[in-house]
Amino acid sequence: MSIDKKTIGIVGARGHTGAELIRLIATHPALELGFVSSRELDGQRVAEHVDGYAGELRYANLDPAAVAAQGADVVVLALPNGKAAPYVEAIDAAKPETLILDLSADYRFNERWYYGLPELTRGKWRGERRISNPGCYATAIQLSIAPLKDVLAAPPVSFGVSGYSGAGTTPSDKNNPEKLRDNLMPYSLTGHTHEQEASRHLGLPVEFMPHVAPHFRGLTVTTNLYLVRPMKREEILQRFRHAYDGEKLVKVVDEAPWVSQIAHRHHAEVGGFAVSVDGKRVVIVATLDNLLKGAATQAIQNINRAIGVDEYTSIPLEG
Ligand SMILES: NC(=O)C1=CN([C@@H]2O[C@H](COP(=O)(O)OP(=O)(O)OC[C@H]3O[C@@H](n4cnc5c(N)ncnc54)[C@H](OP(=O)(O)O)[C@@H]3O)[C@@H](O)[C@H]2O)C=CC1
Ligand SMILES: CC(=O)N[C@@H](CCC(=O)OP(=O)(O)O)C(=O)O
Repeated sequence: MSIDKKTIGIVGARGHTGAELIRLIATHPALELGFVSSRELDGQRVAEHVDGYAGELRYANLDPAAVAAQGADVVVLALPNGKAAPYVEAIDAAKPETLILDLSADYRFNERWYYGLPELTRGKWRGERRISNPGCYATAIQLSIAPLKDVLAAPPVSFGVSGYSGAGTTPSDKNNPEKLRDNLMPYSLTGHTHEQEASRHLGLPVEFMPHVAPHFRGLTVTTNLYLVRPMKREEILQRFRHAYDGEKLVKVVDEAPWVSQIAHRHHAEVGGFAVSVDGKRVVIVATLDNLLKGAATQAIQNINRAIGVDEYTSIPLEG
């Protein structure tokens, strides 16, 4: 029996996350890539830029009206922050039933959009056709804190270190390999969007200090949590094992995970669980590939659920 495929288009397909999405869609049994938009690569064959894609599709430079005119069933917006609204408005006007998934921060604070971090918000989806995909650090922060929300004595403090693919392709100090060589670059040390995002969706204040490092992909978030009562490591570990029991894309591990081992993999790892002598402080370490569980893989999880197929369709799973 052949599956009735949905057409999907990507706006901002030249970028790092766009390329990962193209790879995941190429092997998807229920999605067919209808268009990929890029101004810079207009007219060029996708197969020349993305390994893992062998079709004939070419990039096209599509403005919001042209994107809406494609009439795709699903549209992914993979644009820099602040650019999504004209595309959403054009699709709202032309074909409002379109499933729109936005990878940027633009709708993460909008009540009308479903915030899709499946392991934590799956139960809140009410059939929305507008999905906001979480930020990469914000995903790691929330996965590290959620199972201990009810026993926190103070705002958690998260120290983040990302590979420079997190800074996108628009040239800046944060994706300049020369400036990053032998370096660790702190930035947005208070008030980063992901600090606000994680605080809002966890429902408690989080303090976050991001840094960018010379590696290309993968991030580490190390979180310090003060507890209202002394807890044993085993009790904390049990909470995490219970919270993520059966989750295929969140692995609870004993040791603190290493970022070098998470690149190109689709899941997040949460581990460490170093408890202080008095039992009232625990440090938790999370890693994920910012382009996968931090972006494209999470987007595919959300799209799969919204089109009614198994959440993990086309996502390579490890044992
Ligand atoms: N990189 C990451 O780790 C993560 C990224 N995100 C979010 O996903 C989104 C995409 O990120 P990423 O792939 O890294 O970004 P990139 O900078 O790599 O790509 C941005 C894309 O947008 C297009 N673009 C840029 N400016 C405009 C514009 N003014 N109008 C139309 N198109 C434009 C570019 O193509 P062209 O210039 O050819 O048109 C390019 O395809 C961002 O919002 C980012 O915050 C979320 C989680 C993780
Ligand atoms: C290293 C680096 O610059 N990382 C990006 C975060 C990744 C990202 O793209 O997040 P949003 O989707 O919320 O924009 C940053 O700090 O802005």
